[in-house]
Formats: sequence, C-alpha cells, structure tokens
Amino acid sequence: MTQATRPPVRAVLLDIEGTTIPVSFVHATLFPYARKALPALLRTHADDPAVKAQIAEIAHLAPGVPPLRQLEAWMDADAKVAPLKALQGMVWAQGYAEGVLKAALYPDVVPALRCWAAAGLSLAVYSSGSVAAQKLIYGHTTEGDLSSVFVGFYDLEMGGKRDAESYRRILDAARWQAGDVLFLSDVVAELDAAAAAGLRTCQIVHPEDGTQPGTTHPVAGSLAEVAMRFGLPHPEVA
Ligand SMILES: CSCCC(=O)C(=O)COP(=O)(O)O
Ligand SMILES: [Mg+2]
Repeated sequence: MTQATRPPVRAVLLDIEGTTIPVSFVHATLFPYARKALPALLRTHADDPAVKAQIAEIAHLAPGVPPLRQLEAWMDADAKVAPLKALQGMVWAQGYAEGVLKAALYPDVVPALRCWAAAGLSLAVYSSGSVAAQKLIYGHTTEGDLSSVFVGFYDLEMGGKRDAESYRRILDAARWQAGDVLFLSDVVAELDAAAAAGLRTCQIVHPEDGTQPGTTHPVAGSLAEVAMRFGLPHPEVA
C-alpha cells in the first residue's frame, strides 16, 4: 500500500531522546545531574517507600551487588533498566522544581505537537525514561508546559522498546488500531519492533546529534518533514 492509499494517521507515538529532545541534552545535562544526585537520594531517602521499592528491584535483578554500584554500572552502560529510570526521575524532580533543569526541545517540536493536538490527533509518549520523568520533561520546557498535548505516557512498564510485544501492549492500553498509529524514533531497532506490531514508522535523524539514517524506514529531519511525508497538518500553515 502506498502512502497515498493508506488510511490517515490518527495517532502519533513519540520517543523522547533523539526524537523530540536532543541526545546532547539527555547525555550532557540530565544524566550527569542524576549521576551526581543519586548517592544522596539513596543515603537520605532509603526508607521512602518509593525508593525502597526500587532498591528491592535492584537486589532482585543484581543479587548481592550494592545498589549504588549497580546503578553506576547501568549508567556507564546507558542501560534502559526500570529501577535506574525510576530513580533518575525522582532526582530530576528536584532539579526541575529548583529551576536548574529546563528541557530544550528540538526547535521543530513544539509547533508541530501543538498543531497536531489542535487538529485532533492523539499524541502519546513512549520512552525508557519513567512516566514521571516524561511528565517532568514536558512540564518544564523552555517553551512552557507542553504536557497537556499528550493523551498518554508509556515507559518500560510496557516492556522494552525493541520488543514488538511492548507496542501491542500500548495499542491495547490506548485502544488504538495499529494501522492508525505512527511511531517516531531515532533508533532503527525500536522502529523495527513497532513495525512488527503493525504500526507505521518514521526515523527522526539529526546528524548534528550523531543519529544515522537507516534504510528500512522513512526518514525525516524534523516533525515538519514528518507532517509532509504522512499527510499530517503542517505546523507552519496551520
Ligand atoms: C524521560 S526523559 C529521559 C530519557 C531517558 O532517561 C532515556 O533513557 C532516553 O530514553 P528514550 O527511550 O527516550 O530514548
Ligand atoms: Mg530515542
């Protein structure tokens, strides 16, 4: 089926890092902030039930390893592991609250998301970052609180982003039909998994951020280009 003969896109599911937010912001600002703040969180909030639950999960995944050492190993590897992502979200909350952290999205993102939401498209987030971290990031952008454009937020609770089953779980949770949904990500393995679940896909490529175009999915350098390729309302003319 060509693009012209396919049914219209009704929902857009968006990755965060490398898709709406520069990889450089995540790696040069968010991750170092969390690396520095996590030891104090574990020291001072070890009895907080939310922290305790994540420490228990670390012990389950890495028996016998001290929690902080395991977290550091995961951070070194940029591992997308739920307890790390949950604890990072907790320390980022303080950074956003104090105004130290503010999310600078790619410049094409805010106009496109506002335009698509206003036109009635359903927008949702799927990131390895926890749902709490997703809401913080979109609640504290340099262009204000963008969180209300999204109807759903999904994280590793749905499963890994390279597993087709995760996208099927999101379709069930959101009550979406696979063919109505366009998934945007910079990572080909995530797009492959989404396509295997029947979603439409487009790779977002920002060469200035080190992302490389693959050969198996449509490619766009901005959400405005996505709009053109997939017949979505165009942010500059909306
Ligand atoms: C929710 S913001 C921080 C993103 C993050 O922690 C991460 O690991 C990036 O994951 P993504 O799935 O958005 O590429
Ligand atoms: Mg990404």
